[in-house]
Amino acid sequence: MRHKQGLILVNLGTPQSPTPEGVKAFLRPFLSDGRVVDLAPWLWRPLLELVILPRRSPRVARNYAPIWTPDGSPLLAIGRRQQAGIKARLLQADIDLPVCLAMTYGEPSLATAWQQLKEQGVEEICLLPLYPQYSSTTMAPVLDTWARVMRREKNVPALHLVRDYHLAPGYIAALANRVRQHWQQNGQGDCLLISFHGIPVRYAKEGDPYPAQCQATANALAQELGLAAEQWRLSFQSRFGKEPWLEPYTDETLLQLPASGVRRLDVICPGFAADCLETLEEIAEEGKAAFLSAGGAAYHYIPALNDQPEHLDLLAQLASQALGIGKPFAS
Ligand SMILES: C=CC1=C(C)c2cc3[nH]c(cc4nc(cc5[nH]c(cc1n2)c(C)c5CCC(=O)O)C(CCC(=O)O)=C4C)c(C)c3C=C
Ligand SMILES: [Fe+2]
Ligand SMILES: [Fe+2]
Repeated sequence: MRHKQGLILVNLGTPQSPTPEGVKAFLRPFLSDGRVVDLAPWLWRPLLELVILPRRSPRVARNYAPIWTPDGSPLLAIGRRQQAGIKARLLQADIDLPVCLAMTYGEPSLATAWQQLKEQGVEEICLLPLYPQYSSTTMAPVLDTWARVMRREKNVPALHLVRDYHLAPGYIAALANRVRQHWQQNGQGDCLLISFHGIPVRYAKEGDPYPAQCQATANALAQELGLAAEQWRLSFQSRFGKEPWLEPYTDETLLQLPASGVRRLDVICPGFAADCLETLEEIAEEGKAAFLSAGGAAYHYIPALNDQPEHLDLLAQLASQALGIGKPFAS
């Protein structure tokens, strides 16, 4: 007999309010995860509690305030639209699947999502982390958190996991169409900067395949767009702490590009399935100010795939393939 199936979309986590307390409540569990910051707990915990959280939370709260929406943080608001959109697209294909949204850290939690699905009789789950590129700092904690939720469970459901989709044809096509649409509306810049969230270099040396997957996505996107080598760049953003992260750094690249002849720049962040602080504030605002201050003439941030129909089709397709329902979706 076939089990009743359910889908959980998972993203990182986000504050409940753009206040120092809201940011602190989000950052504490996130930055306490040894997958994210792998320093010895005896050293890191006091540093986190006494220095990082008190200093960082008010500053980051000020950054969230201007991008906050009536439905909460952009990551949550867009996540809710993705959840509803995927549910609707699956229904159009005659697939009546319960769809939940959960965060690895904070609310809405994976525990709550599982409780809701369990109450509907679900015994087979697809976890779809909204990270196109695998990283030990993002995708692996989804599994850790899921395993903790399951420790309280007598009847553990079957599990299908979308580990990554960095080269899925529908993903590359959706990114390329997003860029083309942007060019049609705004004109094409001299260069396309393809910026991914960074991780410490050390994690990559210890086996995290994330940088190779970012490179593969960027190559495939540039190829799909027919860009020559000098028409695009790859960089890594959102550095945290003192140790070396993946290079080239986005902030340094933005300051260098005008001197190398790039006057008009387009920027896309393919690693973010939904716009959030790291794209709307760091790239669209801070990045623009940096590029223009270094002599750039025009700067355009190309929004994430968010709840674009093509993106919803892709996510619905990834989930249905993982669950073995496998009906093709138009894209
Ligand atoms: C401390 C180290 C961090 C690692 C490693 C890291 C990896 C990583 N993060 C994302 C996606 C997101 N990160 C977001 C916010 C964010 N990330 C870090 C730190 C690390 N991230 C911090 C401290 C923060 C909070 C903001 C800040 O204090 O600067 C978000 C946005 C959440 C939101 O509410 O908008 C996302 C999404 C990826 C993809 C990744 C590695 C591949
Ligand atoms: Fe991050
Ligand atoms: Fe940041």
